[in-house]
Amino acid sequence: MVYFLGVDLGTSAVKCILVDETGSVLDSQSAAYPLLQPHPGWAEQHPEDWWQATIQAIRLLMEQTSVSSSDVAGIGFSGQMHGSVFLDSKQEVIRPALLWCDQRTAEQCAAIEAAVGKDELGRLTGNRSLTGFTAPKLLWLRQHEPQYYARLRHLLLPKDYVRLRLTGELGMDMADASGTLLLDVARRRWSQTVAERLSIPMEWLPPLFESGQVAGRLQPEAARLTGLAAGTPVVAGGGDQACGAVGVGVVRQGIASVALGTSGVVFVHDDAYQVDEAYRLHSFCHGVPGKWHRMGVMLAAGGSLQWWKNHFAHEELERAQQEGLDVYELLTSLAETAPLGSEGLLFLPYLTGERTPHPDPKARGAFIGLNLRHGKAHLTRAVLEGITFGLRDSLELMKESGIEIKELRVNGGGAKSAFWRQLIADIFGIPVVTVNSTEGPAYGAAIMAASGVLGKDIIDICDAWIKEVDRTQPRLELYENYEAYYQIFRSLYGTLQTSFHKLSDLAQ
Ligand SMILES: Nc1ncnc2c1ncn2[C@@H]1O[C@H](COP(=O)(O)OP(=O)(O)O)[C@@H](O)[C@H]1O
Ligand SMILES: O=C(CO)[C@@H](O)[C@H](O)COP(=O)(O)O
Repeated sequence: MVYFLGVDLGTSAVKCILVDETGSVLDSQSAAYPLLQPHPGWAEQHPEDWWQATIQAIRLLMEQTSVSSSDVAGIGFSGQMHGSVFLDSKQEVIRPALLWCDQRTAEQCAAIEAAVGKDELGRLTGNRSLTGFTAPKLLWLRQHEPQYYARLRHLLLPKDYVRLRLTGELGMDMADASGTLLLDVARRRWSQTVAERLSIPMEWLPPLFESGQVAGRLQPEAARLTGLAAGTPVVAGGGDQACGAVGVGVVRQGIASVALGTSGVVFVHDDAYQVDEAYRLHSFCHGVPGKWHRMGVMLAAGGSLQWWKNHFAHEELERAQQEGLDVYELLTSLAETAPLGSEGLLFLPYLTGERTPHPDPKARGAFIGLNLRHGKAHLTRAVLEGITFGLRDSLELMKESGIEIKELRVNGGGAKSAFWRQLIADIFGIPVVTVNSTEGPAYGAAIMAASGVLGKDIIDICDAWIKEVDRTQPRLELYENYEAYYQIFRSLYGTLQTSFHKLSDLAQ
């Protein structure tokens, strides 16, 4: 039996899994690292922390499973997208990476649209200039830290840095590269025009690969540190959204995935390159070679629930600790005790600004409609409903683009909750399917490794490994009841936008 290692470099932790050649997961291990927030709206991490955590998690996984290193046939990577790893001529890290949820680059986004032209940028890259994307981070470095910019020679995304440490090779996959704003997404190659207009040297950009292509082999030192075998092939892998979608089998049109991680994403596969009118949805290369996808990204989905847990769930946190329970399960059970619509209460989940459908770093969160009857259960339910309404905004954009969705597959931490899966089915009016693979992006990364090493099509591996295990049907009456709440939710951002901006400026 041979095994494939899937590594998902998330925002809060790295998760590593070992999968056998029939698709069964042997074990998983994870290791966490801190998120640095040196100023309001900034989000950074030390690439060295990712490296140390990855070594630790792989080592532990190899020890716990007792799998022989020579039986690990390949390694695949998934990773948080858009983060900027700035390397000098010796491939050493210049400063901490700016992450996907960092909001400091509004000025640079405007500068990019002015330099390239908004329509031209959309035509060349398939996307708008958004604060989370990578190119604006480069411009920020040039403007604010010229001493570091002068040393810059290589640009990588988070997982590509860890792959570099393992293999000594620079590289990036098309799916993740799509989020840099430097890729010609339609043609799957770097956009020389965009790079030239932004004065970014093309030689700073790494070689591009399809997700299942072998991008390097494990070096002896990395093998010693991880407990793996030198020479093990490492495939390029993908951004975590493409890997998460592959991991639940979203490799054909008609099926969408909803990712409930720190961010929240509604994702559809496209057989051909497609863009939404005004680029309101992201158009990216998929992890399936020669295919694309569109997605809407909410910045604080699970992140909003995590905020609620950290600040307002002291009793649940204490109980979870004492009784060995999952604090999120306690919170979702509490939410279930409140009625639909949280008795007239809505939550806006724009805690770190927003991307889809409101690309606005100054958007803010809110509870609207509070009255004296509302208690913790109502507020907790409103948080979950508000996140789900926000995700429905992306679904509506997809419907407007003529995309037909018959089934949703949920992944990410929030997918564990049966209550949340039912909420999605009821608010979206579409069946939610759970599949046997619950490991999300790490599983997609393992599929990509198997594809590269065994020379098999990613779609064929998905068909062989991924099976439906549960189907949550939407309840029509509840869908109709939620509709009235959703229409009010939809109107609130526009009503509050000016106040959000003023409050955000006051808090700088
Ligand atoms: N049992 C659960 N019920 C509901 N939500 C959960 C549960 N477990 C985790 N979550 C949500 O999932 C989020 C973490 O998801 P994960 O996919 O691990 O995130 P990331 O990859 O961004 O680090 C948490 O912030 C929380 O909101
Ligand atoms: O910015 C995006 C996608 O465009 C995020 O999806 C990040 O890739 C990180 O997501 P998590 O998995 O940590 O929620």
